[in-house]
Amino acid sequence: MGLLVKGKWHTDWYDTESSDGEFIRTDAQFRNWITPASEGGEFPAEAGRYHLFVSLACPWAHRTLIFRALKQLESVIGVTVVKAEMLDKGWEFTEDSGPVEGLRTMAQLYCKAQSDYSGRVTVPVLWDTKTNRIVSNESSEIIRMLNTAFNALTPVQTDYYPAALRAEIDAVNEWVYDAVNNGVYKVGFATTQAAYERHFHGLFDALEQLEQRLGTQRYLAGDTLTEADWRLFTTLVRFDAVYVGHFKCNLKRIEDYQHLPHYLRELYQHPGVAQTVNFDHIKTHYYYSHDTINPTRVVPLGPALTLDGDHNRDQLFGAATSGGQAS
Ligand SMILES: N[C@@H](CCC(=O)N[C@@H](CS)C(=O)NCC(=O)O)C(=O)O
Repeated sequence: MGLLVKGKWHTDWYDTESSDGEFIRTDAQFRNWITPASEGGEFPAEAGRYHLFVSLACPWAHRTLIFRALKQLESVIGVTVVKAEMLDKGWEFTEDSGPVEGLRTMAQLYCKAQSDYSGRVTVPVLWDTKTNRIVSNESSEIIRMLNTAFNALTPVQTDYYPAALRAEIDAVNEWVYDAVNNGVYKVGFATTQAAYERHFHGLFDALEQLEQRLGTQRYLAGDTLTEADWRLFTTLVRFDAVYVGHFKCNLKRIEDYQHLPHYLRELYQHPGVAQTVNFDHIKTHYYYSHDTINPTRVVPLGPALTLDGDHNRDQLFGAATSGGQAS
């Protein structure tokens, strides 16, 4: 774990001393947008031009892989997967660093885009092979681009952020991000009892609300599967395998709820999605990389998961609708 200061790598764990034991996530710095080719713009959607750098362990990067699969953009946007563990050099490549050859670390990729970059070196990164620039390193914005900007290059026109549901999706995203997606990190990276307890209660209150909501409606924004569900999914699918143990989020497992496990199984079994989930990378990354939390680096073998098992969502809610139609 480390960060770049004016293009130089510094080995540093998150500083929680200046924030009373709280983990505070910093904002992503590359925030450009890909637009449909018909609209012009600095980054027009083109086949083969853009490339994703991801970790299969990372829930934020996972969102982008899911959208690439849902929108069948595999032949339009390439992917490079970094090593599971993140140690002193940060994210490292296997022998394959993708379209920018010869790189050993993600920090080198950031420096190639901006030689004096200061900040954390995070995944996912959406890279422009034409200009050697980072289009975006913010997953919530990358999935919006994948949702619509490449529609001329894919047969899948499903819209996971349909205009009619945007207010609802935005509202759900806001509290799910704070209490659940980022919530598990605030619990797991807390270095004081008080900070841990505060976020622990916030997380499990939110899971209870989600449990209630998903007991009366099929998806987070009603009967339509949307972006909000995929954003929640990447945290839920990691929960029993790593957050319960490694991050001490252990009031309940997802498996212990009535509705959440069925909802999770339905999303996991959605065409193309299971192939984006890699528990070897997920468990190895968390248990191996955070040596302040797990200094022995022993990676647990369990738990046995039931993601392929039956779910009752069709029985409860009838046939599913996937996203809205693109306008
Ligand atoms: N806001 C970013 C967050 C990405 C992020 O924090 N990724 C983590 C991996 S799960 C990372 O790369 N951390 C490295 C670090 O903070 O140094 C997004 O959603 O894309």
